[in-house]
Amino acid sequence: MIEARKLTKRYGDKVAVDGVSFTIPAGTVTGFLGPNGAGKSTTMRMVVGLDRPTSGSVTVNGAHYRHHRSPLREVGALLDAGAAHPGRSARSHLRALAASHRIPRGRVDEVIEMTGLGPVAHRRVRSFSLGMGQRLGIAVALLGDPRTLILDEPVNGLDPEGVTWVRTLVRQLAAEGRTVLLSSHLMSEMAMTADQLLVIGRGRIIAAGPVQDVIDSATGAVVVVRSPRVGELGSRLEGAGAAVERADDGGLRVRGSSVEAVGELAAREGIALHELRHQRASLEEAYLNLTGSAVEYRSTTTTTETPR
Ligand SMILES: Nc1ncnc2c1ncn2[C@@H]1O[C@H](COP(=O)(O)OP(=O)(O)OP(=O)(O)O)[C@@H](O)[C@H]1O
Repeated sequence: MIEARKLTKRYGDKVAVDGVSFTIPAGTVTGFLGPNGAGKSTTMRMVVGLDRPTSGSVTVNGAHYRHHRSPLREVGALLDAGAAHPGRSARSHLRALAASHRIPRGRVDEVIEMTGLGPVAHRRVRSFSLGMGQRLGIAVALLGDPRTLILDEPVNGLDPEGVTWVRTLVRQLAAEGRTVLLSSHLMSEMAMTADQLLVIGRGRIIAAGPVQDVIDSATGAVVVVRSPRVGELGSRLEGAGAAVERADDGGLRVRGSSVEAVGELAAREGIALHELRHQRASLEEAYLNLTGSAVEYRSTTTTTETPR
């Protein structure tokens, strides 16, 4: 479990993390989302004691990182995949880390196996591709068999097979009761991987909760309904306080109601329905709605502009 209370980090005048409080429970994968510069890496660095909070606090498994007697067994982190010495082989890098943290040598072979690094474990890190470097970073995070894992952009640079592997791995780690905090800019991947989300913008939490709840509250739940008596159904729904929009295909898009309420109203009125479903927005739409005003580094052209 990770608990942050009014966690704040300033760099000079810049407030990178601004009084955030959150709890990341064990047994879940929590996705950490936010635009570039929002404060994700800084928050993660404070969790593992690489940055000192200006004020507030953050604990892992009930204690501050620096107070844990065997920190690598409590929390494993992938924060900078390029952190290994370029002249060392992956295996010797892992062995050196294991020795300095009193982790048995056998664990090195286990994490090499788990991360698929076997065929390249003897090669110098200098010759590693981005994806191999990511796998080595994940192997380092797993070395102490920690109860909590913090992975900053673990799928960055991985091929589709690697992306699927990370998803399966983190799901398995959470199923074993571990705490997983994971950042990524790949929304579709995050939607498949995370149980819950923490969304940060300009150093502040702007949404938190189960993935579907965050999507619904950011986009508004929409019910799609089709009926041969669509006009009458629309007026009845409006009479019941819903906002109704006619879709291009002749159906209705209803906000401010639910699938159950629409179905029951139609039954009461004796109106036949040909379709009734909840239209789910994507995490990407929800994310863009949530962070629209929190983006610091925006390009000047957008793909949503209509050509004239
Ligand atoms: N060592 C530092 N000195 C000064 N400012 C810093 C330092 N580290 C981070 N910042 C600033 O703090 C803010 C938060 O940065 P951070 O790296 O935590 O964002 P992030 O959400 O991880 O972004 P990204 O998605 O681009 O990795 C940014 O404005 C950044 O420029």
